[in-house]
This record gives sequence, C-alpha cells and structure tokens, in this order.
Amino acid sequence: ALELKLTPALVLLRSTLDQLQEKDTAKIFSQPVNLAEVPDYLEFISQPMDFSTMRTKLEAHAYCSIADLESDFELMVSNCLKYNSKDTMFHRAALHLREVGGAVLRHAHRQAQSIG
Ligand SMILES: CC(=O)c1c[nH]c2ccccc12
Repeated sequence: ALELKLTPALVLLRSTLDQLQEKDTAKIFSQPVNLAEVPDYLEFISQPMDFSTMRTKLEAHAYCSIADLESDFELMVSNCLKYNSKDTMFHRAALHLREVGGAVLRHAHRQAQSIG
C-alpha cells in the first residue's frame, strides 16, 4: 500500500506498458528491429522504437506521464506502418496493435486522472 501511495505513477506506467505488450501476441515489437538483418531499415526510419527500449526508458524515469509513454508507442507503430508494405503481416499487426493499444491507453489516462 505504501509503494502504491509513493509511486502510483510508476506503477501505472508499468502496468500500462505490460498491457500494451500483452497485445503484441506475435512478439514482433519486443526487441529493436535487427539492423544486421534489415540493413536498409535506417534509410526509412529515423527513430527506431520497441517495447524493450520503452521498458528501459520507463525504469530510467524517462516517462513523466501516460502521454509520454503513448508517444513512444505511436512512434513504434508508425515506424512499422512506414517500413512494412500494406500486404505484410507486420503492417496488419501494427494496425491491430494501434487499435487495441488505444483502448488500453484511454483507460490508463482515466486512471491517471483518478490518482491526481
Ligand atoms: C516491427 C518491425 O517492423 C519488424 C519486426 N521484425 C522485423 C523484421 C524485418 C523487418 C521489419 C521488422
């Protein structure tokens, strides 16, 4: 109970990130895109993002709000939509993650308001 009182923001950020990552059932967003395997990736994507990087940033207190977490989530999804053509599993997975992730984030914003 004390931990919840002292660091409710961090607890909420962690639980939101966990819920977002659970929706990535194919685990295509778990780790950074492998630049050795995808040598042209940085020709299209200037700022790569993935869930492991988001988790490192969260634990380093780089996120001050749900909105901060949300912008890295949106960056990660839009990178995927940009790099992968429409007829790929990756592109479809990004569209799906954006939809279901949006619901998770809307709920998290409401919870953040109630924490105050
Ligand atoms: C998330 C994403 O775009 C990718 C995740 N794994 C990949 C492998 C090759 C190209 C792109 C990707």
